[in-house]
Amino acid sequence: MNVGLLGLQGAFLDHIRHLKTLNADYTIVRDSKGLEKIDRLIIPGGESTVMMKFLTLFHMTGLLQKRIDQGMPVWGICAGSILLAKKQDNKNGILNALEIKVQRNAYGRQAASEQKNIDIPILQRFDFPALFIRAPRIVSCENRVEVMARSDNDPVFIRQEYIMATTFHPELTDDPVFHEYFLNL
Ligand SMILES: NC(=O)CC[C@H](N)C(=O)O
Repeated sequence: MNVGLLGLQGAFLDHIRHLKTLNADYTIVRDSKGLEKIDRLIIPGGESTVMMKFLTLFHMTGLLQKRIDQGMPVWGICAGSILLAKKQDNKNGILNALEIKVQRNAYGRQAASEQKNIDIPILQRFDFPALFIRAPRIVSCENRVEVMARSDNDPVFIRQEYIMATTFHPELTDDPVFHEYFLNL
């Protein structure tokens, strides 16, 4: 299995140690050719506006949408979940893959970033240290979306069949459990 790490911008390198722990092969994806070689893709946290510009500049958006439509598993982290969303702040989303509406930077500025301990029964993790860094809020989810974990009642880990999203950054903890879950999607 070849896991793609979208490497246009943001926190993609932090995933590598977890993939290594799980003995998964990975490729850093920076163009359409890279998108063709992978079996699944991690869209990292970072700055969604910048990633969106690069996806457009490198003519990757259409192919990425197509691969997702055809069933390639994807995990969006924070900015990645914004890119995957169908609606973002009342506009149409970029990849239009996840049936959610998100509000960017809904919890405040960088300084308001924080760790919250959350329960994730499906992963058998309780009081998991979830790191929120200028996270989006998932404002609404349509029927196909399963909420796997919440923080203060907001969905923060969701899954829609083979697409998952976390509005926090599991790659910044030492626990590879989210990566393991993603590899089994
Ligand atoms: N940690 C993150 O990915 C931050 C997301 C960023 N605030 C955005 O709107 O794209």
